[in-house]
Amino acid sequence: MLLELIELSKSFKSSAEQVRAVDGISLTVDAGEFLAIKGPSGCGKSTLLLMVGGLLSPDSGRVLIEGTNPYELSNDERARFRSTHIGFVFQQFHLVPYFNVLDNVLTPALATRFPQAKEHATELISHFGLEHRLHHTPAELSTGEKQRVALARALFHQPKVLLADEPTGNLDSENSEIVLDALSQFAKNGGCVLMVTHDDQAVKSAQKVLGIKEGRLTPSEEAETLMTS
Ligand SMILES: Nc1ncnc2c1ncn2[C@@H]1O[C@H](COP(=O)(O)OP(=O)(O)OP(=O)(O)O)[C@@H](O)[C@H]1O
Repeated sequence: MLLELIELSKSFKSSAEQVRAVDGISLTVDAGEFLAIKGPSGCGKSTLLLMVGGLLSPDSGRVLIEGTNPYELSNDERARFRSTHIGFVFQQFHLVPYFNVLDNVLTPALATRFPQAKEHATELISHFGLEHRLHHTPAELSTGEKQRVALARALFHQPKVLLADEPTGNLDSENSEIVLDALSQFAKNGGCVLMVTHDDQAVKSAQKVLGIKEGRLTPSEEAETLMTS
């Protein structure tokens, strides 16, 4: 089991009320699986993914990534664990604006000693067809190119777990297809992908689709209804 979530919950307190953003979610994703969770805005998708990625501590429940609970590690260990075991792809790319493409893809190497990091990063960049953009900054790239840089960075440490939050949200259909193909290929190569989205097209690439509503998973029949509503 590459990824296991057990009764994960998180609430936020605003001045007026307490919002239960994620409410007791349990699921597993195995090697070779691409799972999509689909739901409307505000239903808890990003909160869930941040907790899975070791970036937001849950109020209760457990996250196990290859058997390790990142929240049982020290801050430094958790940062290193995230960098080496989990790849992230976000809607907004989160590239470092003043780094060029090569240096952006190399950022995961900052926390670790990776032999021949530059050669490895260059290979990944070429894999995504961006060898002619090595020394460009993000501002000089198209949105599709930015997401391909983010993918290359996510794959730098050859993680087994790839987390994607609305990865096609800013992309046209051609670039969406490139990104979704890369996620599918990652699962085919033995990794696991957990993607959250509200995009009907994007979920078609996944092997399994669940719904999420008010912080709770809904069974797949309901997910079908959610998708067409
Ligand atoms: N830091 C926070 N402080 C207070 N409330 C928050 C915080 N983060 C999320 N929430 C609330 O938790 C709920 C779930 O938010 P979340 O961002 O996880 O939803 P989402 O499904 O990812 O939405 P979207 O698709 O619009 O990004 C929402 O009601 C949101 O307002």
